Amino acid sequence: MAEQSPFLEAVAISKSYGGQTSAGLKTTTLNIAQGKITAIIGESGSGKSTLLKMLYGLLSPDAGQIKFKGERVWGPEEKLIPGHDAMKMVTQDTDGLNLFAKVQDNISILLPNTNVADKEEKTRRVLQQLNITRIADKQAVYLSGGEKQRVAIARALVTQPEVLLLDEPFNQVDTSFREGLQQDIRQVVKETGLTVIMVSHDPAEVLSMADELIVIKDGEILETGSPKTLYQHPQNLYTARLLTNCNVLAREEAALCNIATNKEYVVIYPEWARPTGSWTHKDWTIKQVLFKGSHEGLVVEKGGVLLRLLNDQPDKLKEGDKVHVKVDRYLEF
Ligand SMILES: Nc1ncnc2c1ncn2[C@@H]1O[C@H](COP(=O)(O)OP(=O)(O)OP(=O)(O)O)[C@@H](O)[C@H]1O
Repeated sequence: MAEQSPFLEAVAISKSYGGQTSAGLKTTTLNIAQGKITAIIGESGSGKSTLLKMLYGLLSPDAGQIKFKGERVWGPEEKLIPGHDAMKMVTQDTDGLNLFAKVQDNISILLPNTNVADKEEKTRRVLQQLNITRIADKQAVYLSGGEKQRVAIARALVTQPEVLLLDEPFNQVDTSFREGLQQDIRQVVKETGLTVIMVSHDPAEVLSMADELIVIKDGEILETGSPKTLYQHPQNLYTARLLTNCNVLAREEAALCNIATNKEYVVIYPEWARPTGSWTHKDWTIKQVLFKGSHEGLVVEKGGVLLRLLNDQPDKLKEGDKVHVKVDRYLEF
């Protein structure tokens, strides 16, 4: 039996801007899994958007090829309307909306008039999927930022693309709205088999939304894996820092936590260490107690070293208290 082509792949692609060898993307090969959410994460300027634009065909690689189901994805100079027809991209920018048209018309206008019943049905379905049926008759000018973002995604999905590319589209949206939208997109992926590739700066977002992460540093893929694997067992300090606000201690600072290492750094996630007030040897001082709702954030200090911890038994400790700190787990780099 003939081997099936990968769904979407980058084969040894690279891109440099204006002859600068440092900016852009170094030689990269990767596969994007069909029907999954893949998140590209990395520091600002690491090359995330460059990769996303090349996957979509908005930017041509200097070398190598992007292939969608075995066929080369054409670059912007080769197509009248840049971007692969089976893909749609949504950014923070919702400028494509006609502010004076109703939400449903903003969506249905993207479908051909050849089959009116089909057009209505597809519009109805996408309004439902994005939870915006109740604002279908509202003029876009009256929408909140979050609603506009939902409409932008509905517009991208109504033509039933196989791939949805999201370049930080939730940035302008507040946290509660954001979580709802993330859940709805996950549901669409589950129901329709849509493939999503997203770029995000928000660790909580990529951890809860993505099936697969691609970590980019200085234009190179550093590591890939599931959110759980990369969170629990990152191979690089860079990855740990992207995914969590962790404590990074130099070797001599780690010794203060009774950790002996021959590596350069020790990383302790806040949830991996806890105060134990009952111990006799209380050598850490609580510097700050931060109310976080269901739990408390603590900042403790010893010998000039500060550690951030999570305390799931709030209201027991106060600033100035002495505690013993028990470190359950740490990583070495
Ligand atoms: N059109 C361009 N001309 C010149 N340099 C560019 C261009 N686009 C991007 N770059 C440079 O290429 C590098 C990667 O940019 P890219 O936008 O892909 O990074 P990013 O990881 O998406 O960053 P951010 O998170 O800040 O959006 C950066 O150094 C950027 O300044």
